[in-house]
Amino acid sequence: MTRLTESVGESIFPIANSSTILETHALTRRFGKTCAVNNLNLTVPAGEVFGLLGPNGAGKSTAIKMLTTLLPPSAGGATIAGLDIVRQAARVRRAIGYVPQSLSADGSLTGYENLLIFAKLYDIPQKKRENYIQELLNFMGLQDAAHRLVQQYSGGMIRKLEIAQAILHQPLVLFLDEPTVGLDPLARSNVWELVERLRSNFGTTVFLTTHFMEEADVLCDRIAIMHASQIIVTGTPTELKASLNKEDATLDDVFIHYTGDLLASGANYRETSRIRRVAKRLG
Ligand SMILES: Nc1ncnc2c1ncn2[C@@H]1O[C@H](COP(=O)(O)OP(=O)(O)OP(=O)(O)O)[C@@H](O)[C@H]1O
Repeated sequence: MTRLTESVGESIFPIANSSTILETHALTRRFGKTCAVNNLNLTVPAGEVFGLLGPNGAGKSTAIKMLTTLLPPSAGGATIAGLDIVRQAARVRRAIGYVPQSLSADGSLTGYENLLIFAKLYDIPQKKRENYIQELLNFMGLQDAAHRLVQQYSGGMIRKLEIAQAILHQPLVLFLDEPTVGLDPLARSNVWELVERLRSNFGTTVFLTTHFMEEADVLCDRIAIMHASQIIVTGTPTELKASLNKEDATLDDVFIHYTGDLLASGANYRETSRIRRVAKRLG
């Protein structure tokens, strides 16, 4: 694999260089007659926080599942760190971290035990495991809760643990699917601060989806708005707001402008039920 990282003092994290780290070429996924992602063309430079926004059912999760090698494309393709997501899927998985919407931490284990399992899964040498885990627990502010069962954690703590699990192997790109859904405002701003620190301290590229426009505005260097399986517009939050030619335009205005009537384009029963389940377990 092309080496895009270098050590930062004693840190376990990589620093990525400024070249393109993620690229999609007409990436497409169909489910029967439904085209969930249609002809997606994206370029993400290393170190960027990139936000994929869109109403329920727009195709964001399907795009992330393809990029994380969990779902094969129907057509087109993508590379991450120069690696093909289909032909070099195993190597792509070593280069990325993924925090799905659904629960990825085991409530019947402690935070430490969850991290230990991931350290073993990622083949982190036994000698290094303890250091890596302790460093991450400190970075996340979870050191005092390390030996408590995760079922006693708050939603915000679970999210932090899930992010810790996903970055234990020092990924170049971290995928976060709706990282703050179901969290209260304080926990949400803790996650925002964490993403900022990941980027600014370690240069981790972050690819996230969110429904929260404020979150996208605060966190993302660039945003793509997706609607009905296609990218409608891409730009920095400032560029997108300026594109409306409206004084004091917000990202909410931008979202409504490009995706139309939110109520009409909202989730169907299955999607609404899934989102509420996620919100409930983190809430
Ligand atoms: N496994 C599947 N089988 C059939 N259709 C699917 C499947 N997964 C997703 N879809 C459909 O593909 C479209 C895009 O779904 P997707 O979950 O990617 O959207 P999303 O933008 O992530 O929505 P949300 O914000 O609700 O997570 C929807 O019409 C959805 O019903």
